Amino acid sequence: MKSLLEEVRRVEQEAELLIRPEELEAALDLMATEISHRLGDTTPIILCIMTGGLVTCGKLLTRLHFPLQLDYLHVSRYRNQTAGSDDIAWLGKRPEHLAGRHILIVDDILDEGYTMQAIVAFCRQAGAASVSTSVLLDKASARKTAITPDFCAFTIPDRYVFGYGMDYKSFLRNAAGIYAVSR
Ligand SMILES: O=P(O)(O)OC[C@H]1O[C@H](OP(=O)(O)OP(=O)(O)O)[C@H](O)[C@@H]1O
Ligand SMILES: Nc1nc2[nH]cnc2c(=O)[nH]1
Repeated sequence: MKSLLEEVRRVEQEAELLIRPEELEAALDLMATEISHRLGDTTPIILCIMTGGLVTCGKLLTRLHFPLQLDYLHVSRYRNQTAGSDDIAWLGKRPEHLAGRHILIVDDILDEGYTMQAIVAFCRQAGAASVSTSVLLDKASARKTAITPDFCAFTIPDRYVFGYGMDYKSFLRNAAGIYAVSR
């Protein structure tokens, strides 16, 4: 643990700030307006993807002023590492009562796309009336699947990022901006 903490401190010190907190807040305002226009009369279920989606989803929720319900799904493909594994671990309970409902999936980042692809498939199999996807960050140049987000705040370069819910080896989720790990 001691050497991991030393590594985390070094990564934090050497990281490059990509997006400032006030830019994130402004972008969430815009994203919330767009979501409200498109989904505001559908009484959607907002599906927060834990753990990384926690901050984005929480900050988005308080900007949505229409009837909605909140649920969550806990999946992990990176398992607190900086590269994804071949399989997605489904942790905890899976949401029920999705049949016939409009679903908005909210996550922090769309990278290679395998995680979102699997969650969209799960919602469709559960009989959702529609499935929309919303991410704070789109690492479009790293994509290995055909998925594109319906709502997205920023497109970022192919760098490993942390902050605003996103981790570096399970730490630094509490950083207020978006930081890229130094190369
Ligand atoms: O597009 P992909 O390459 O599949 O990666 C995107 C996923 O990776 C992260 O989750 P992670 O597995 O790290 O779990 P976490 O949310 O607990 O950090 C992130 O929160 C997305 O859900
Ligand atoms: N923390 C973090 N998780 C990810 N999951 C997929 N890409 C990333 C990334 O750049 N940072």
